[in-house]
Amino acid sequence: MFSPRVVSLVPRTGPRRFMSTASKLTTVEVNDKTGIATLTMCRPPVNGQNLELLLDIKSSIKEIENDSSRGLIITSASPKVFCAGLDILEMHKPDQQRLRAVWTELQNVWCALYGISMPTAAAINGHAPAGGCLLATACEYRVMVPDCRIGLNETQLGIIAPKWLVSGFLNILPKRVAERALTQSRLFTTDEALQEGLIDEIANSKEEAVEKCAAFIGTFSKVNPVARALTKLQFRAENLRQFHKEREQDVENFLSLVNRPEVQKGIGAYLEGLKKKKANKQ
Ligand SMILES: CCCCCCCCCCC/C=C/C(=O)SCCNC(=O)CCNC(=O)[C@H](O)C(C)(C)COP(=O)(O)OP(=O)(O)OC[C@H]1O[C@@H](n2cnc3c(N)ncnc32)[C@H](O)[C@@H]1OP(=O)(O)O
Repeated sequence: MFSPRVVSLVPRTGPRRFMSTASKLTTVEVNDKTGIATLTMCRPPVNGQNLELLLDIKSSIKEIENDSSRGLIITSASPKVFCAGLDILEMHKPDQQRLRAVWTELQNVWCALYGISMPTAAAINGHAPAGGCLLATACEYRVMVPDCRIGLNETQLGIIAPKWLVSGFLNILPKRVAERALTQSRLFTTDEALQEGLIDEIANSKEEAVEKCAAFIGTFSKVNPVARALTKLQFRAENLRQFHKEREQDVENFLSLVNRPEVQKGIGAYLEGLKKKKANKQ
């Protein structure tokens, strides 16, 4: 199911690149000058988080952590979408074992990204609903391109985002704004996201977004890295502790919720809506 990773190191002059995985659902490139690693999600068309993509993201994060990079930037190879969230096909008429694995791996990815000690930033080069927003809000800094949307729209699908999934969102937004956004399934435009503080900057292109993320990470160059890391983790420890306490029950909650007939009906209708949208475009 998940093949062992092939790591190929290219010369240490100029940017160093290692292709993360044999399946190439993510790539990792480390800039030799800055020591910053860029993790790019490459599952066309929309980086739908299926089991394989989630496993790949997790492995890439661990690889970056073990390589002691100076920072991590997450972005997407898709021109219009950062990440469309969970692959809805994984939740529709699901294989139970796979569904369990998908949710467990989403938890693992969040935990790895939210809890990593090095500086992190998201270059959000396209739409970032649901699981896409989860990745972005697990990072410390967000730069987004214009005319896109970001937010947690789970209620639209009849599902409820659990506490750990909302914690990154709550780190950034005032509770009142977060509550309203979640209950309304609000997807913020780039401008609204900046205004509310959900993102930190706007960039005109993916390249500029990556540069701005690198500049943010660069601001820590004169800060003691151990003190920085411990301070970050101190801020995040309570959310992580709560998550670990509840993670097994959370998997059971997810399975029972997704398997409910009315939720299956809702997910089916949502998928139909996405297909109709495509038909209308043609
Ligand atoms: C306390 C209780 C605890 C209970 C526990 C339960 C908790 C559950 C919480 C679940 C948390 C996470 C949930 C999710 O992530 S659900 C996924 C939500 N994602 C979305 O709603 C996004 C849907 N997609 C879009 O809005 C658009 O596609 C998008 C804006 C991303 C891009 O638009 P664009 O116009 O560029 O592209 P298309 O819409 O034409 O899409 C292209 C093709 O991609 C398919 N697609 C899109 N999104 C998904 C997806 N998420 N999964 C699978 N497939 C997707 C789309 O159908 C098109 O396919 P075709 O080309 O084949 O038609």
